[in-house]
Amino acid sequence: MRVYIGPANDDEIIVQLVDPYHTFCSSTANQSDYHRMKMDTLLGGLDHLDKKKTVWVFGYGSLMWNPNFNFQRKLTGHINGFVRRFWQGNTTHRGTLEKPGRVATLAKQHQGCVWGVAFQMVGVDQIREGLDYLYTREAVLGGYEAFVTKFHVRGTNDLPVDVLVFTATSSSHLYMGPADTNVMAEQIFNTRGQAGPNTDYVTNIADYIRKHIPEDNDDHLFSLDQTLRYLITSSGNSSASKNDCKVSVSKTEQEYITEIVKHSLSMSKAGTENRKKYDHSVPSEHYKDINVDLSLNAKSTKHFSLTTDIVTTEHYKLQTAQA
Ligand SMILES: N[C@@H](CCC(=O)N[C@@H](CS)C(=O)NCC(=O)O)C(=O)O
Repeated sequence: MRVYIGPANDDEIIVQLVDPYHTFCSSTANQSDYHRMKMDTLLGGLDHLDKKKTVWVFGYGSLMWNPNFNFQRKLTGHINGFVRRFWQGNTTHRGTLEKPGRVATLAKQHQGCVWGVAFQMVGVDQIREGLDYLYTREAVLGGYEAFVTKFHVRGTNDLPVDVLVFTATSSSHLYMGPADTNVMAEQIFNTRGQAGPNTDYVTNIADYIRKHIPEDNDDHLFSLDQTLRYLITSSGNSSASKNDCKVSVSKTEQEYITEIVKHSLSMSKAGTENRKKYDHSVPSEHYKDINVDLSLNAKSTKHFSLTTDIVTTEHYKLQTAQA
């Protein structure tokens, strides 16, 4: 096991865990021993550092809205070469052994980009406390691994910062891998863990990104979020998540939209791609107008987006019988 602590570059520590995870785990030692050893070695390597040193940690999932460790400051920005994917299983915070949840991890992708938040810990005490917490939360409980990459701060041309990132690959015993959005949404909608519904986990990330990082157009995240909000609305199960749909479509609008969808379905008998823009004002005590943008395709899934005068635009995915 070797931990490389690079030269004190601009008062930052360049900490690289160079031990290849998979070679260690192929041995008889179990994973928590491995993580403890990694963390001890990493922290042990920090002892000689003076108080000025800092370590940056990048959050792209729950760390963004729930870091739960002490830090000096935080910056918004992105890392390159990856994409955010809900492919890591979870049996503690957001799932159980019987019904694992899905949480965010990173998948390598050429020219990929993941937006998030970098948290700066300063001084050996804050670093030790923070990394000890993160290794338990992320590595031991979450099955994540740490690596170092470059973080590009939003709105500056400064040199990128070296950040510690926690991610999970197929080498994790909790890894669930890719699945159709509807399949993932059903899995997520139907499980909860010690930290609450798995649905909240996804909608909290989507809400955070919409509010704080509008540059991030993560289709994987937002299509999952939209499908989950549709499940919440259509099941009327407000207990599934404390973040029920921000836009509750009243009966009037629901009937109205149903009429539009029926009309559109009748028009899509040819089954060809048929995009219709319906601009209608629907007087309602809640909304001044509703724009329903229907894109119909032969795959029997109908999308329509509901834009109201309220902040968010909600997209609904309507599964219908073969038109
Ligand atoms: N490493 C990712 C994901 C971290 C994450 O979401 N971890 C989960 C699973 S262990 C967690 O801590 N969840 C807390 C919660 O669900 O409230 C990040 O940088 O944000």
